[in-house]
Amino acid sequence: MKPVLQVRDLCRNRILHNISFDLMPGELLAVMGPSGSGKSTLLYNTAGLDQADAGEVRLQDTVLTALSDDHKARLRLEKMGFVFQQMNTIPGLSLEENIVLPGIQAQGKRQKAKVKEKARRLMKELGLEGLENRQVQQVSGGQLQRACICRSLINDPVILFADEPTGALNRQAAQEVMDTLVNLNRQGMSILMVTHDSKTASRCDRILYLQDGEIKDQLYLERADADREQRVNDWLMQRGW
Ligand SMILES: Nc1ncnc2c1ncn2[C@@H]1O[C@H](COP(=O)(O)OP(=O)(O)OP(=O)(O)O)[C@@H](O)[C@H]1O
Repeated sequence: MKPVLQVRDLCRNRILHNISFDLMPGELLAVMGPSGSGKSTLLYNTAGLDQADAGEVRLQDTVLTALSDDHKARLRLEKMGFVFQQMNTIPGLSLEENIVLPGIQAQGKRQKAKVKEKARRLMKELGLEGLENRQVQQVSGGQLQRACICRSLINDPVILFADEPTGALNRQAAQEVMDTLVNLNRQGMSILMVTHDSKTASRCDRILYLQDGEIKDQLYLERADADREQRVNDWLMQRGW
């Protein structure tokens, strides 16, 4: 099986040093590490949101690091989904309008009916039916983050990038959002996620441990392992977490 994402010797001025890893199709991969270790920078550089100084990122058959900024932006719109802690929704627009927006951007106004139908289907799947016309400030944090996940899926991406997707949420909402991401992953979505939270990370297939801009270690987790949260906590503790 070919990786969906291949990162080789990625460097970012004094922040990232020769980062290499693969993300396999259908893998849920977490990046953990101390504050300031470069986790977000790694995510942004991998997605081409920031210009790496050296190294290569390949998304399926496309070498992302060789593309112009415009090309990268198009690829992000069509092939990548993003879920951030600060949700970047547009106030004054309904949940549905927020979700539809990148769909129209990618597919054109003529496809509006199709995109709308897709948005409604996603909202239903993610438990947001009936909230289509709510303004972003009229829903809970968990509902809003799930709407952001719908938005990230509107163009059928091949990969999701998530930066602290549960970071701004209370425990219950965090669990709902993580359930949603795990569900998507079980349906085949490849996900690269930065998190501080060991409970969140313990639901992933693998964890990379980043320190001083280098991948120092990784931990594989079995889906059937009932003690995975404990394993993650022990592993983190051994690394001085
Ligand atoms: N645009 C930037 N310009 C210069 N330095 C930056 C920039 N963004 C981040 N840094 C620095 O790079 C280092 C890594 O930051 P980054 O946000 O990637 O770490 P992180 O591991 O995600 O941290 P946290 O867990 O606190 O979010 C930090 O020292 C930070 O101050």
